[in-house]
Amino acid sequence: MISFNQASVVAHDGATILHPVSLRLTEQRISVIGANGSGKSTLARLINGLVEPSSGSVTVHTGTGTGTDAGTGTGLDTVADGAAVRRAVGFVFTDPSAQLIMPTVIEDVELSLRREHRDAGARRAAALAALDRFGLAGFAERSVHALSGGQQQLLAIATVLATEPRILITDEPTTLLDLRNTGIIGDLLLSLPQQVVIVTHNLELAARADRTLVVSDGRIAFDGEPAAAVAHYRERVAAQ
Ligand SMILES: Nc1ncnc2c1ncn2[C@@H]1O[C@H](COP(=O)(O)OP(=O)(O)OP(=O)(O)O)[C@@H](O)[C@H]1O
Repeated sequence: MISFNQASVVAHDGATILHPVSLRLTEQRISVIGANGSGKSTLARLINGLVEPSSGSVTVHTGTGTGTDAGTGTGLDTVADGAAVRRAVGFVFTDPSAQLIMPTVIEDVELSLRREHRDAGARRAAALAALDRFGLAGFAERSVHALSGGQQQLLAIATVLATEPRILITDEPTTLLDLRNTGIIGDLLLSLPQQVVIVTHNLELAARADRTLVVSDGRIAFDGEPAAAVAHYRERVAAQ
């Protein structure tokens, strides 16, 4: 579960990027839609502490009983428990090249597993298993740059999921993908056991979530059933 408690984000120049928002996100699959620059990425980045709230707080409830969550049931605070939150909440960026930095595919997965597996042999075995799960084991020794866009996005998701986060946040995961890979990545994200937050301009994908937030001018303009949220967003755009 993810809680926004009157969380706001104000830029250095004093401009409000996100007005105070309170939300309890308990559904397994949440989509976030809205215009360019409306504040979707900022909302998503608050969840794993990539952006810190200027006021209020954001907490994630992992059920693991660590950090401030221990005994209190109040959840991990994205600022006070930053390290634990980043372990619990995986983040996949739009552009896989932003997070795939090692020479080969397997080395990228191994890098993300460095905390989980100190032993090199165990780390390699776990990395291979993670690649295998996504049909990428055959690419293990390849350069990341020799993968297609869809394969790179799959790999980016695989490297994050290898660490078994409790929550996965994806910021426009299908933007760079063709129709087929959009379908593959969408099906994958929607079938994960984790709680998943998908920021997307793909309204078909957004409509397959359990709950959809429409962000507009730094506020939640609609929060509810996905088909109704998409209709609300379309009406909003048509009215402009
Ligand atoms: N660090 C920052 N300092 C100043 N302004 C910022 C900062 N980060 C984001 N903004 C501004 O806040 C607004 C919201 O940005 P955000 O990236 O959250 O939008 P978005 O809805 O994800 O947009 P897109 O769909 O284009 O990715 C934009 O106007 C952006 O320029």
